[in-house]
Amino acid sequence: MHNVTLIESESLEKRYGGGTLALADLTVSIEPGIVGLVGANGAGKSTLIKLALGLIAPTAGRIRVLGLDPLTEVERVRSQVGYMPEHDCLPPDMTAAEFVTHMGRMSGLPAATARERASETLRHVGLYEERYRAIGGYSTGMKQRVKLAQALVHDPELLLLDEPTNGLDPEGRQAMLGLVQRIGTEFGISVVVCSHLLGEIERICTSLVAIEGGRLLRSDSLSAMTQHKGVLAVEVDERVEEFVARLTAAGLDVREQGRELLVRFDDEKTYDVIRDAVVDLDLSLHRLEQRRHQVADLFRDSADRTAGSEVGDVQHA
Ligand SMILES: Nc1ncnc2c1ncn2[C@@H]1O[C@H](COP(=O)(O)OP(=O)(O)OP(=O)(O)O)[C@@H](O)[C@H]1O
Repeated sequence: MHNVTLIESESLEKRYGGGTLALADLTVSIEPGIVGLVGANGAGKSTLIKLALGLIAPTAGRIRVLGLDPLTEVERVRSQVGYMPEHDCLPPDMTAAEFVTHMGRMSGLPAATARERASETLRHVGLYEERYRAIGGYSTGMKQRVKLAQALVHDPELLLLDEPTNGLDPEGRQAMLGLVQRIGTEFGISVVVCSHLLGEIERICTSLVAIEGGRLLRSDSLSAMTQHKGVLAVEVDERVEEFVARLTAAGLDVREQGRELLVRFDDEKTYDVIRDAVVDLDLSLHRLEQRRHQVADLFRDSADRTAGSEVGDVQHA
């Protein structure tokens, strides 16, 4: 993989004709790897991808993809970036081989090379045997694979995938995620993959970028996100508010989740503070256990700190 920043934006804003502010003041730098772009439906993921491709123009700020300006360096962006759109855009009467060859030609490949690359790419996505059948007769899973193949045909440096597991059953989702992971690791192509399913996507990503309401919530590598020691799940049976106030006053980071309190665990002193509070308030402690820090918790933490925003709509697979 190359070391150039995949997508870089500065105070990026996109307001659509009807007045919807889809992205607001978004400054982010997405480094090479397999990057999950996560956020609830309507968060602005597709808008960011379309801006990166130059399909739409920002209303303020700037964006670069692989260091290129998508609005003025159109040809170079088209030859170096592959795009798999979210919705079905396939011609039902064409065969997969014809369509993928055509898309290769559109990205600048000579005819013979486009044909060869189309066969090769359809083999990679597991459609080699079926490549001379009309796409209209394909299952949803096969159509998703054709969309992936057309994005790969010109051997791009960067692949932008918009919800690639949409419409697939659990088995199909796993297969598609496996393919995406292989593209990133074996072919050395950087991938930015949009998803509203954080739990699903975090398994294959090297870093995550979370957006909510068009704003950046968090952007970090997976390893940095899971570096924290974890969280303690604590449960007491009464005077919960008093208990929370006491822990918070002692400097602990406490979040209520149903009957449980999730306390950020930094060092052994965290245990002491909890035990002292339990004794002083004469509470009975139902539970005190350490949990692995889940990526979803970290996003919720960020959301809590970002006034007025919630990442609660991001679903966990
Ligand atoms: N062409 C458009 N005209 C007007 N509003 C739009 C347009 N495209 C998107 N929007 C609005 O902009 C906001 C962001 O949409 P976007 O499609 O970028 O979100 P998303 O995170 O990709 O969600 P989804 O997965 O549902 O597409 C939404 O409120 C959406 O309704």
